[in-house]
Amino acid sequence: MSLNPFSIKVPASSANIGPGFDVLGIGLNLYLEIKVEVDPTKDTSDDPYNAKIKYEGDGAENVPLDLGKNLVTQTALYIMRCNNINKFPPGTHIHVTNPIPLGRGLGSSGAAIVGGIMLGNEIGQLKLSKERMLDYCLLIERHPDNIAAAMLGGFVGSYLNELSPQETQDKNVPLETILPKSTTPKEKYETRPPPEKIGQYLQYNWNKQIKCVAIIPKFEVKTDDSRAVLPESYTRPDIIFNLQRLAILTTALTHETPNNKLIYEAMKDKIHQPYRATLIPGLVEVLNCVTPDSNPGLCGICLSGAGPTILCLATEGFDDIAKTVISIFNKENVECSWKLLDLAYDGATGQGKMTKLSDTFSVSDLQTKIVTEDILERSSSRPIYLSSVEVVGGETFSTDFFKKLLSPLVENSDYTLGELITNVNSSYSKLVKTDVFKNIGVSLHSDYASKIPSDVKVYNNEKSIPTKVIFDVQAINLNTGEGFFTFNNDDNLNVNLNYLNNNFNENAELVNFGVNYNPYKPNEHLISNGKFIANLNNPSFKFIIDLFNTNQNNQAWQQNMEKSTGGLIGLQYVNTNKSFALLNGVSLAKRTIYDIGDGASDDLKFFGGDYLKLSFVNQLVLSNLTTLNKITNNFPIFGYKVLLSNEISSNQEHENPNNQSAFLKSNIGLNFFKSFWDNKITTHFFNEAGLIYSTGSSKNENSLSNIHISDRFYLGGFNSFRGFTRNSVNTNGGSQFYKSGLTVFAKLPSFIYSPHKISATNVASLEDGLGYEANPLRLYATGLVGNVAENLLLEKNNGVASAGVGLKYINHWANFDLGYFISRRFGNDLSSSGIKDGFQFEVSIGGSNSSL
Ligand SMILES: Nc1ncnc2c1ncn2[C@@H]1O[C@H](COP(=O)(O)OP(=O)(O)OP(=O)(O)O)[C@@H](O)[C@H]1O
Ligand SMILES: N[C@@H](CCO)C(=O)O
Repeated sequence: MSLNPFSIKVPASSANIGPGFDVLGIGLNLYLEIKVEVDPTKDTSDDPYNAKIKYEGDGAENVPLDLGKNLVTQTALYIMRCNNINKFPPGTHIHVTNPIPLGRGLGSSGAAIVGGIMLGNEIGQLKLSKERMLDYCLLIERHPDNIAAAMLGGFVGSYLNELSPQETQDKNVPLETILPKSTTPKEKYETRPPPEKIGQYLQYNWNKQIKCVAIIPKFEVKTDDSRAVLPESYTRPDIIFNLQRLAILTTALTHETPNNKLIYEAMKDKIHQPYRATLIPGLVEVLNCVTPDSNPGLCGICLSGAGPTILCLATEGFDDIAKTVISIFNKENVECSWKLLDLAYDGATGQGKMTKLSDTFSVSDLQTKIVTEDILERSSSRPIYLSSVEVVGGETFSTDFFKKLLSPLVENSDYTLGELITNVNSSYSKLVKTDVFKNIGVSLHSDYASKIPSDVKVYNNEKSIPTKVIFDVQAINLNTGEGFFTFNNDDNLNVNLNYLNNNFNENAELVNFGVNYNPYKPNEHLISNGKFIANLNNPSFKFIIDLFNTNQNNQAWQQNMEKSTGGLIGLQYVNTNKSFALLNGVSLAKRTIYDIGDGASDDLKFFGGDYLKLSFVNQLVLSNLTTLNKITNNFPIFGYKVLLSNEISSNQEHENPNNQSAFLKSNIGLNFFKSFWDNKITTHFFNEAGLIYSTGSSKNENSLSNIHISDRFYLGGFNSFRGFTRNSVNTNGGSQFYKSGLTVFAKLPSFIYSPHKISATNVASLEDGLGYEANPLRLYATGLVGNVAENLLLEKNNGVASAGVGLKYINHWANFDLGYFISRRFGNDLSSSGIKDGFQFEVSIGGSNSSL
């Protein structure tokens, strides 16, 4: 997919508005514009970040054009780095046009930062919401007033949330790690995304008769310098003075007929303006002498942001107001220019290939979209008559399915714009959570063709606007099948077949059947499973039925056969971004061990026959992974995955119901991935541990013997502990285990293997999962230690360790892994039983249509 061309527009802003120091801001219709073109024929490879920047407008002589020093690109590189992207695509040309005067109190830095974050968001196709992008902005400009107004537009109030001590620490990392200086060591560059929800923002209404006169003195005051003159603490009367005015001001500016004197008084301040007067000659006289009496039409006057610009809010007499202020500054030998500005109601916007509104939108985004249709006004109390809700592209799903998701939106037709947007938002998020749509767009349209019934409410004497809501949806591939043949030197041949229907009943219910078949010793088995998942009323909650049937021939290593049949019924909660899933359920299984050979262990003989197992199961998955290939999700390169499973079980022998035991089993898996140097090196740290606590059995004193042979933990073999044969670390299994290790993957040096360079034409194949990054070849070195025992603390000297080096090929239709391993037992048991070091390999070939 080509990214070019796209553009971003970010408004100037005025912060504080008198008493709202670091709290209030307004977006102003003077726009920083960033145009981006990605044209690989225009070579940019001599730039370390692959891009060229051109700048025109205010400060053109001084603004650096070095990507690592320019505020816009430094900011873009920060958000890209946090999302594992270190460079712009080859051939990136960035053209910045900036009419916002620098360092004058009109939010030039806020606009540059918001623009940079939106640029990085688009280049990385991160699809972040405006609220999430503001978290990134807040790590750079640490007061929210300018950036919130620039991002969201209009008249905005904000506060910073109280964060946990860890989040506070993460938020306050030194600025030079976020926007590195030339002296910042590379390893100090910040790569962690910021904490979530640092700030809270609210857009107020604004009386549109009130315009902004900005009088701009011809000298700069750096925000840092202007903050340095402020005191550390204030007296109670000064704080109360500001709070009282703040409470009045936000509403006074919305009144239908502005009360000039009230606004003038409410815009006074004792927190910052008096102290900044030392940096701005004439400020005290300007603030005291320009009043609604001296200048009719003036509503209020204050210092804009950190100064030196003066912001006058006025309904008329703009020229006179500007002249009066300028004449006072002239007496101090300060020249000025001035501008008449309106509010920028839309905030920061993107055009061209910018992330589609439909992919990520917030209420404010949607409002922005609505106002583009001029008949639909912005005011959230505007009455709306909802004439219809249409879903385009959802034909394969039933009407009942949509009714459920679009409730309560469709149950009412009499709304205010604010209420309508809240309900549209709720339906949108339900549609997202069903997990069956690739894209969901939503738009509101005036529908004057429809008749408004006479009983529809009228608010503030305003007539309702007939409006229809259109959801534009595109389903994922609803029927997928996959088949893989895997061969390794442990398990021989293994066949995996899977079929999944994601729209059972035309209700976005999922039905999945699969078999795993291995006809070869020592692991002959046929495992079949079927799964059904239904979305409940709120699709964050899923109802799950998961059934299985297995037949295993363990004669070769345990001298027995085993079959089991059972299933689980459960309820799962999945959060919207799928980084958190919690499953609780009840499972019932019948297990039979038969054809037990004479040589089988006593432990195994004890569990001969039929056993019934009843469990309460609980599983928690926390994950946030970035993968090389977004579609097939193969090879995580960054992030973490934590898996915790618990079960409380009882095993009861069928023949002898008195023979039963209960146990509690927990195991946790932790995985961390981190890549360095443009993904040349990826480290994977993994840790697993488990524990079974048994209550004892009526028949056997030995605690391990109370735990059914199939419930125990085992280690060994290709997938669990390389360098050992299957389940060989402790052939009887154990009630405790741990495994811990680190693998370092490295790209092959380019003189051995050098995949073709990404160009504009194959950026597309990279995106669709077929590009060269999707077919990575990696060298790896790994080391792991672990053990399984009845009681690890008592047997702490025992354990196993292995280390290996190898080559891995990772693709969505073929994988191979060839490694050389050296394995040892340590502690009391130095035997070589179960050790299988030397060369090991696994090849897997297959196909799936899941990425279509
Ligand atoms: N478009 C831009 N490109 C590159 N750098 C910029 C851009 N806009 C602002 N800057 C940087 O930000 C600095 C100005 O930031 P500063 O916070 O001091 O003032 P301001 O944002 O204009 O005013 P205020 O924060 O009071 O509204 C400039 O000197 C420049 O270094
Ligand atoms: N609230 C900030 C705005 C300028 O960035 C200040 O007055 O310092």
